[in-house]
Amino acid sequence: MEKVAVVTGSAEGLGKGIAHRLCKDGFKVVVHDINEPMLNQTVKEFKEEGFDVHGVVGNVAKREDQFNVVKETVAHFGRLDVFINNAGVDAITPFLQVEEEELNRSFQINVNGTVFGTQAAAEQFIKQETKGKVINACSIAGHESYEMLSTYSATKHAVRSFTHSSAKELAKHQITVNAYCPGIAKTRMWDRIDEEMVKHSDNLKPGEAFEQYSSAIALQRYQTPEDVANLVSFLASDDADYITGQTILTDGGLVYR
Ligand SMILES: NC(=O)c1ccc[n+]([C@@H]2O[C@H](COP(=O)([O-])OP(=O)(O)OC[C@H]3O[C@@H](n4cnc5c(N)ncnc54)[C@H](O)[C@@H]3O)[C@@H](O)[C@H]2O)c1
Ligand SMILES: CC(=O)[C@H](C)O
Repeated sequence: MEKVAVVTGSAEGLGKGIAHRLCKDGFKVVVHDINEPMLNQTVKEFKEEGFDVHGVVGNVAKREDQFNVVKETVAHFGRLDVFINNAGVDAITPFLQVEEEELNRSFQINVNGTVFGTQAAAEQFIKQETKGKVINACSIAGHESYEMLSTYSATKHAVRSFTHSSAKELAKHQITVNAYCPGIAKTRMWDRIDEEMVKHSDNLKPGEAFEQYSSAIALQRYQTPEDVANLVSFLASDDADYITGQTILTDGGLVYR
């Protein structure tokens, strides 16, 4: 029986890399995103490669959208086995200038979205009476707190905490909850982080913030979506059945915990 996975925020970036890898691993995959044109393009590309995918538009910050993506998944593929709370947004602001709007948007997407996604997936796993896996996007910023990234780091610390507590509560249903914690990956998220860090600095030129952060990586290269997908592929597999409540760093040697 082919397993079914949902990857939120998978029209581009790390989510797209994860969705692609799960397709190669033999999953039927729901590709999900708030950006409909980009989602349609990604679904088209995956179908051209012969993968069994279905696109669902949604905003993870809305509880009803998160329950809807599970409903549509079951309507289309008949079941759900793995739910990946990947969608997330950055926020780059000096701490003294952080405003209510940034806090609300970041927490609504990164934290509320993860909570709603986990609730929706767990409800379906319990209804199916099957084991299930929830896998969350955390970050090095869920283990370490960075300057200019105070709001973002706080959201990722919250994701780490919810990974622990939901894992404890859901274990009796044979549902595992884990998280991947990437380091510095060159997606559009880091293009924006670099751009904003340069704006707020007197001496950084475009590309230099990314270079500075990347230069601290022990393995001496920045991360690719494939690096992240390698860990997620394992966490989504039966080989990870006995692992729960873990927030695993994949950062090339940057944060040591
Ligand atoms: N890029 C990195 O270096 C890095 C490092 C650590 C953790 N992460 C985390 O990995 C995840 C993916 O990051 P990325 O670099 O691919 O980001 P990205 O910005 O490149 O891509 C994010 C995707 O999520 C979608 N999205 C944004 N808000 C959404 C919403 N409300 N509902 C549904 N979809 C939404 C976007 O349209 C986009 O397709 C995020 O949670 C991020 O915090 C990234
Ligand atoms: C974007 C992210 O989570 C780290 C700081 O690279």
